[in-house]
Amino acid sequence: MSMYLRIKQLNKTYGSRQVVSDLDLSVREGEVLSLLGPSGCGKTTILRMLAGLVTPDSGYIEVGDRVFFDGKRGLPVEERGLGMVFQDYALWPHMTVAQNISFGLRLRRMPGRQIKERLQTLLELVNLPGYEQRYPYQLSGGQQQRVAVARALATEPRLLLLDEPLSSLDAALRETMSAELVQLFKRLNITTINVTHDQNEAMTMSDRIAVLRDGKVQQVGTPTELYLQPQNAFVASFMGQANMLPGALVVNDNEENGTSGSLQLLDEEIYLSGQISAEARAHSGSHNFVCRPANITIIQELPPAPHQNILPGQVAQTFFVGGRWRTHIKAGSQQQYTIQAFTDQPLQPAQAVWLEFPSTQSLIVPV
Ligand SMILES: Nc1ncnc2c1ncn2[C@@H]1O[C@H](COP(=O)(O)OP(=O)(O)OP(=O)(O)O)[C@@H](O)[C@H]1O
Repeated sequence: MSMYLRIKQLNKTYGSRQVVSDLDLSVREGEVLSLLGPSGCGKTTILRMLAGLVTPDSGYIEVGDRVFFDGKRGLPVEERGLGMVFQDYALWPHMTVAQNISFGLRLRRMPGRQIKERLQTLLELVNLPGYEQRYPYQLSGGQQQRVAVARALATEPRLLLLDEPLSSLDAALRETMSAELVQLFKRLNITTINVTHDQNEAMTMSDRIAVLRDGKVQQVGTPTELYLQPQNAFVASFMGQANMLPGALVVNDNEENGTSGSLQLLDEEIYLSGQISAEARAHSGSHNFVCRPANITIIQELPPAPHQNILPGQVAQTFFVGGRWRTHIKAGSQQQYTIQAFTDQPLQPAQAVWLEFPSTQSLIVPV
């Protein structure tokens, strides 16, 4: 499928600090792509370069058949035809919902009757018919966000830029809103770039996610790809909870071309085996053994030898998390690792247990 948005070798520095490094990214028409990463990793800067609010140092941006930035010059913001919902781009408090949404249409001198029609369509799209005459202070946080989305969609942009649009909402509302928004974007087939530091939001909203760290893309993929096949420890820990055990990769001759490998735990005589990618195998630095809490089995009585992928431990703490207990276990000969796993029943603090890491659901990734 052809790509609608293409970013090539984009760079931006502030002073001596490289905020975005050699960014390559392609987005298909109608796709929702999230930029996910910790605070300061450059997400907003990328979005602002797309919007034309920040000039890149170098690189290339193309949207549809239009060049937004050619390495030197950029298309002015108003000619990019974008819809934007930014954190610091709130509704105008002195304007009604109708005035907020239709502002851009008035600027374009659309005839009044057409504006009215468009307004009704937009209010229906965001599920707010009948709210025309309200002022922002008379709306809930979620309703305000929906008005902001309607305002961004008013001029029928083909590319929508969202910068943490749901960050001011509480967790429950954020989940409903993100599900609603993604339905809407799919219905309109609008290409969307969404900036977030919230992994859950990125997972519910996105077709694909680009995980960023220090201005560099770590991995781009669907939520399931990133969760099941993270390329490194950073992506693994950023996409859902993950237990990480550091160690040294051991490659046996007969495994050299296989998909599984084993890792010798740091300061231990214990070897754990898991899935490993060819790139991870080629990595010469240190590795982590990764296993998600839900994939670990806690054994209360030591099964007969041989013990494969089993680590002894001692229960530290248990927390009831609704339906099951999240259990923290100190593991390793010095009990130096804290492992999280789930149990159906509460275990006793200080109780001896054994942790089993199924090798098909464990990974070995570069640190
Ligand atoms: N105008 C500016 N001048 C100097 N430094 C800047 C400027 N804008 C951003 N930065 C720096 O660039 C880095 C990346 O900022 P950016 O806002 O893109 O990060 P972010 O990933 O969006 O973070 P957050 O999630 O906190 O918004 C930060 O270290 C920030 O301090």
